[in-house]
Amino acid sequence: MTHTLTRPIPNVLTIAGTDPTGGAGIQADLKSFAAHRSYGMSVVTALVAQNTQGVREIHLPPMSFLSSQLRAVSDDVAIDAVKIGMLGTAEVVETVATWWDGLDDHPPLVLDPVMVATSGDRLLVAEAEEALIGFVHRADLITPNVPELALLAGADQACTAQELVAQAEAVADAHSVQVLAKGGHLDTGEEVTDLLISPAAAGSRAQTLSFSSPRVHTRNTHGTGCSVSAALAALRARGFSWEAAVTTVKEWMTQALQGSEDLDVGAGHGPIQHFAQLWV
Ligand SMILES: Nc1ncnc2c1ncn2[C@@H]1O[C@H](COP(=O)(O)OP(=O)(O)O)[C@@H](O)[C@H]1O
Ligand SMILES: Cc1ncc(COP(=O)(O)O)c(N)n1
Repeated sequence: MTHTLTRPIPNVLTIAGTDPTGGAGIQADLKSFAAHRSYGMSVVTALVAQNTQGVREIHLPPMSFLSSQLRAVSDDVAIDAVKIGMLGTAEVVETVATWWDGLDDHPPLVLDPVMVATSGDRLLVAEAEEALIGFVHRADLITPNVPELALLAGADQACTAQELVAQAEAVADAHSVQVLAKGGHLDTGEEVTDLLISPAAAGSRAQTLSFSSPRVHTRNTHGTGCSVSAALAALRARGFSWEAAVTTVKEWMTQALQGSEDLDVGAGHGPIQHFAQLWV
């Protein structure tokens, strides 16, 4: 069944892991939802002892409790969009898939295929990669960064925008999903370019839209990917097209990265300032 929004303020759910320093995961997603005029809800897939410098420990809830959290939300609240972040293990992927497949109404789903944190620590065990790939067809939009896209495409990491497009087209077609290939990790000089690729329709090639913004010179990139995917889910719930949502989110992210210099959080990769545009 297709989803229709009937509320002035949409209900948006994140299913993700935590960051006690507030920069990534669930905590970042809730700030991002709020910054994009939506009501944020959260289901925790994993408790992560991490900070701006790295990941120390990961604790998974029992899968029955994860299901219970998911059902507690969907039994009571009409959900207008879902963002999925860190899934961690194949068991978690399967538990979320079972819940999702059992829903009567499927709201727009943004999947951020989280695999490795900015610090370089793994957030998805290697044995769960196949399970995550098997989940992708459920999403409307996926938001891989360069290494995540390479893994989904079964290829080496892209070094150029052309290679990124080729990989994103292959993944979009294989899973019938829109792909926002994020270019933050590509060496593209003073601009950062993200590419939105739609799967090929019958008889026509995949469509590619390019979104460039000025590169912000900062170390504070912890949680950028989480925040972008959450923002896209919120805007989609509000009725934006993917193209309009990506345009809006790129502009917001530039300000959030610039505004991060006003924060003083940790000694590693600090968080972004989600509310840079609201605090005048
Ligand atoms: N230094 C930067 N300046 C401006 N935008 C950036 C910068 N780094 C990342 N972004 C943007 O932030 C988002 C996250 O990008 P990326 O770093 O590629 O993903 P991830 O955080 O998942 O590794 C993308 O929309 C990207 O364009
Ligand atoms: C719980 C959780 N989820 C995702 C990330 C990735 O964050 P980044 O956007 O920095 O890659 C993270 N560090 N922690």
